[in-house]
Order: sequence, then C-alpha cells, then structure tokens
Amino acid sequence: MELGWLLWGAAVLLLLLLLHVLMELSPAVNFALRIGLYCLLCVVASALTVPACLLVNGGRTVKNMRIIKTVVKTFKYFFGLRFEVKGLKNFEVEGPAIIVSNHQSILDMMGLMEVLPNNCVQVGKKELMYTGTVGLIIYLGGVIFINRKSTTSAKMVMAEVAKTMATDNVKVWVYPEGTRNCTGDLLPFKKGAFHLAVQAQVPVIPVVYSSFTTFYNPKKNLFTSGKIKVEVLPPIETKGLTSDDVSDLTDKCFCTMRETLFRLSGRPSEAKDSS
Ligand SMILES: CCCCC/C=C\C/C=C\CCCCCCCC(=O)SCCNC(=O)CCNC(=O)[C@H](O)C(C)(C)COP(=O)(O)OP(=O)(O)OC[C@H]1O[C@@H](n2cnc3c(N)ncnc32)[C@H](O)[C@@H]1OP(=O)(O)O
Ligand SMILES: CCCCCCCC/C=C\CCCCCCCC(=O)OC[C@@H](O)COP(=O)(O)O
Repeated sequence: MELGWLLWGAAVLLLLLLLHVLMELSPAVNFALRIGLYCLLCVVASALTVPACLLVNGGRTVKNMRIIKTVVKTFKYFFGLRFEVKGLKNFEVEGPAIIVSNHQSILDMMGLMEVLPNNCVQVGKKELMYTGTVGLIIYLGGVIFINRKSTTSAKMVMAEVAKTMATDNVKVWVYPEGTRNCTGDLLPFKKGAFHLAVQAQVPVIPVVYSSFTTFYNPKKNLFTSGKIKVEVLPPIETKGLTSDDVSDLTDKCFCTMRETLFRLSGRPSEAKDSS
C-alpha cells in the first residue's frame, strides 16, 4: 500500500517535471498550458460559484457580481499578474453611468473584476451564454446579452437598458471596440455605448488598461507574468446632449482613451499619430 502511494507521488512529480521542461523548451506548450489553466479556472470556479450565488441571492441579479468579483480577483496570483490601479474615485458618481474600456483578451475578466464598482453589469455577446458553467455564472451576474449579428435587435436591447438604468440604479460596462483586440492600439469605437449614455443622460466613465503585448501575445505564443496599469478617467457628462452629439462624444472618448493607452503602455510619442 505504502509503495503504491510512493509510486503515485513519484509519477505526479515526474509529470510536473516533464510539463516544466516542456514549458521551458516550447513557448507553444507554455502558452497552451497557461491559457488552458485560465479556462479551467473559469469553468471550475464558475461551477463552484453558481450554487453560492443561488443560495445567497436566489437567482439572476447584479448582486451576484460581488461574489463573482471576489472569486475572479484571486486568478491573477496563478499567472503572476499585478494590477496598478489609479482613479477609482472617478467611479463615485451619483447614480448610473456608462463605463467604457478597451478589450484585449479573455484575460480581461481579471482586470474587469479588479476595479468593478458595485451595481455594475456588462454588455456581452449572446454566444457567451453557451459556454457551460461560465455562461451560467455570467447569466446569474445579470450580464446584458446582445446579438451582434442583428443591429436592430442590439439597438432595441440597449434602448431598453437606457430606460431601466435609472430605476435599477445600475452602471453598465461596455467594450466599445465590440471585440477583442490585442495590438496595443484601439479599434474604432462602435457607438452603442454612447447612444445609451445620451439616451439615459448619464455620464461616460472611460477605463483604460495598459497594453498586454509585453507579456501576452497569442500570435507569438507569449504569456508570462506581467504588470497591468489601469486608469479610471474622469466622467464625461452627457446632460443636455442629443443623438446629434453622439459622434462627437464617441470621438472625444476615443481620443482620450487612446492617448491614455499609449501613455500607460510607455508609447507616449504614438499618441500623436491619429492613423
Ligand atoms: C466565478 C468565475 C467566473 C469566470 C468568468 C469570469 C468572469 C465573467 C463574469 C462576468 C463578466 C462578463 C463580461 C462579459 C464581457 C463581454 C464582452 C463582449 O462580449 S464584447 C462584445 C459585445 N459588446 C459589444 O459589441 C458592445 C459594443 N458594440 C456596440 O455598441 C454596437 O454599436 C452595437 C449596439 C452592438 C451595434 O453594433 P453593429 O455593429 O450592429 O452596428 P453599428 O455599431 O455599426 O451601428 C449601426 C448604426 O446604429 C447606430 N446605433 C448603434 N447603437 C445605437 C443605439 N443604441 N441607439 C441608436 N442608434 C444606435 C450607430 O450610430 C450606427 O449609425 P451611424 O453609422 O449613422 O452612426
Ligand atoms: C457546453 C459548452 C461548453 C463550452 C465550454 C467553453 C469553455 C470556455 C471556458 C472558459 C472561457 C473563459 C471566458 C471568460 C469570459 C470571457 C469574455 C470575453 O472576453 O468574451 C469575448 C468577447 O468579449 C468578444 O469576443 P470576440 O473577440 O468578438 O470573439
């Protein structure tokens, strides 16, 4: 019996050693294992968090985000990631707001939960609902699902949100690039978040995460430890603005966020390029 345990112990050690050697030798293996670990963590943590959310809050509610946030905030330690956050006070606006941020990777969920204010739901693509336990936890957290393939339906959902934001007193977090983009720059912004802000007459609060490219790049199989700088910028008021002002509001927000992204990522000179 004791010999059996010893053999099991030796086998596990050997496997870990082998994985370590493979990770050192092959960046592709290292990348796949670290991303695999992230997905596994999301799936397992979601499965464990679903019953907690149901027991504490009974069903789909933004209150579950507090539980989800507590769990996801531990993930960074597995990957040696550090967050340096500035400007959290800018979230302290009276009532609802639209929060917009850059979206680089599925790893963004760690950065999101690092700063997420209370009573804040995200807008996400509806396909996320079908990711098993992760989809279930996202649903329970109150995420607003949109169909990106139908502009009409996405606009209808957003218009409904504009109506209920004030009564429910929630903040809404939107990724205005509309998709992940890990190039160290921003994609042109879609206007949905800004229409929403103007329709609800609530401020837009930009949040910028420094570029991941120094420690994370799927094309180069790069995924090491690293530091992410996060800055919550001052709210941009929308009181009195109409749908005619949405383009200007979008541009203003885009320019401010791009400048901040380059500054945080140590590329200040590129902020002047507006290509
Ligand atoms: C415990 C363990 C847990 C483990 C898991 C960890 C954490 C998870 C927990 C919770 C976190 C969940 C986080 C989910 C994140 C999800 C991220 C995403 O899914 S990003 C992708 C989805 N989001 C978006 O797409 C938002 C941005 N997009 C938009 O805003 C778009 O504008 C749009 C509303 C979707 C419509 O897009 P579409 O491409 O169809 O059209 P256009 O943008 O080109 O617009 C066309 C036209 O319409 C005008 N317009 C747009 N919106 C409106 C509106 N609301 N009202 C009126 N008019 C609108 C727009 O201006 C264009 O007209 P014009 O060209 O004349 O200006
Ligand atoms: C029964 C079905 C089982 C499916 C299993 C799927 C397992 C998925 C496991 C882990 C994934 C963790 C994902 C965390 C949530 C990430 C949210 C996110 O970042 O979505 C991307 C979306 O913003 C934009 O998508 P695109 O860049 O347009 O694409």
